[in-house]
Amino acid sequence: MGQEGGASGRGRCVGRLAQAPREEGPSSGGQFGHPGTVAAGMADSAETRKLVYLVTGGCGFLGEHVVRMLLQREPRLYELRVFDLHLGPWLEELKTGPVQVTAIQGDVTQAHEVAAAVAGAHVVIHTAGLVDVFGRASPETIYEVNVQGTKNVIEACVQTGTRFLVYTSSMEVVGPNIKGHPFYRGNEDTPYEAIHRHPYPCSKAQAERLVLEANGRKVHGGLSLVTCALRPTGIYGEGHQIMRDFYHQGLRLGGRLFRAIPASVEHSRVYVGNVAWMHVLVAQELEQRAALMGGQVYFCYDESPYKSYEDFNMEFLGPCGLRLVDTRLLVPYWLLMLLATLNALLQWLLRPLLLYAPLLNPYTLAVANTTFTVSTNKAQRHFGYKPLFSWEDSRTRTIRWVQAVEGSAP
Ligand SMILES: NC(=O)c1ccc[n+]([C@@H]2O[C@H](COP(=O)([O-])OP(=O)(O)OC[C@H]3O[C@@H](n4cnc5c(N)ncnc54)[C@H](O)[C@@H]3O)[C@@H](O)[C@H]2O)c1
Ligand SMILES: CC(C)CCC[C@@H](C)[C@H]1CC[C@H]2[C@@H]3[C@H](O)C=C4C[C@@H](O)CC[C@]4(C)[C@H]3CC[C@]12C
Repeated sequence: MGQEGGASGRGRCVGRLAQAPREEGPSSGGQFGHPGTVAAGMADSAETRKLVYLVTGGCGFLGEHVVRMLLQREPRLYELRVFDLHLGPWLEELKTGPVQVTAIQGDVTQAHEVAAAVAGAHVVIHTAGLVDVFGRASPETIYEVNVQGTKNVIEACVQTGTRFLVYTSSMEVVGPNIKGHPFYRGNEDTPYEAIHRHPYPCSKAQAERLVLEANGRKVHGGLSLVTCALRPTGIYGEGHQIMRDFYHQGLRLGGRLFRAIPASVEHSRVYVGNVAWMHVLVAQELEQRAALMGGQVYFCYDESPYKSYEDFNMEFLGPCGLRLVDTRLLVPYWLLMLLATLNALLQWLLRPLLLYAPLLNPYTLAVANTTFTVSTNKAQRHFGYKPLFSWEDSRTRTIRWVQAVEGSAP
């Protein structure tokens, strides 16, 4: 797909018709089992443990689930390197198992730190990024981390001979676009005018393009780099900070949240455990299916229902005691836009003094108010992906997490 932004990422990201590379190779269904089970079927013995993985952003919301999923589902793992700006204390508990877990405190914007972490790795799963649509970081910083950081990862793979790179992209590479066009039950090949102006989607689109274009480059040693990009929609699950923010907001408002978005505006959401599983499965299959998977993008999906962002959150916050009050008649969209604009103005005025970054701003309101739903099975056709966690299981796990972290368990 085409996305050109200004060199700094500040420029307007002008897109073309967003289409993923046309699918190549045979699309086949039943011949794939859960390829992960093939690896899992191997005897868990020392001689099978020979792979070195690096997970950048491994202490983040998604990254931690990827780290834990690798330890559970990749029996060939010899060393797991967890690279992050901020290392989590929970990493210590992982160091008692058969896999060598190496915590690396580092910055993806520093090429030498990335090269040192990548050297000797067989696979890199690059999740590190600044997920900022609230104005917390400057456009320059978002570009530095998300684009330059990704360039550093790619170049480190080329220089050190690492052949397999899985990149965590985002649905926002596609949309919603600045015109508010809905993306309704779309897939990786659905034509859509991907035009962005916000630094975050611009940076993700530029980084994804760099990763896909790097597919096939010769790495040190003469073999080819094999890359692919995964596009999660809104991820939810244990560790989702925004869900926690909504819960706290509801508690402050006497157990109520006020609907701002019509229930008819549907979003695709995906459980973090299934996103982690897709990352692990892609990494396991990328070598055998390089011709089919190399340079491809895959939406992350599971059985989570299509709902408005607020209604979906209530699947978890309702059982935790909150209720959603329909105030759309009281708070028309124009008033919401005014409030969002005032928030953006306040953020700008207060920036020299303090960081004011509320959930509601013109960008988040526009995204929340635009239907974006995905319907695809490309990941299943290409590498046998099936969700590891059902909707019921994903919902129960998320509810338990909200209840546990907020002490609201019955
Ligand atoms: N959360 C979602 O709904 C969602 C949806 C689609 C895609 N994604 C993508 O998934 C990835 C992970 O997102 P997340 O929600 O887990 O965010 P997160 O902020 O929880 O995790 C990002 C991790 O990257 C690390 N990081 C940030 N800057 C770094 C730097 N300069 N050097 C090294 N590490 C750095 C952070 O410390 C953090 O641990 C991101 O690339 C994001 O764009 C997230
Ligand atoms: C009316 C407002 C208060 C509603 C606010 C909701 C808002 C914070 C939510 C709505 C949609 C959410 C984004 C969407 O799930 C997809 C992504 C892409 C992913 O790469 C990063 C997170 C992000 C931007 C979600 C952020 C929170 C949003 C904007």
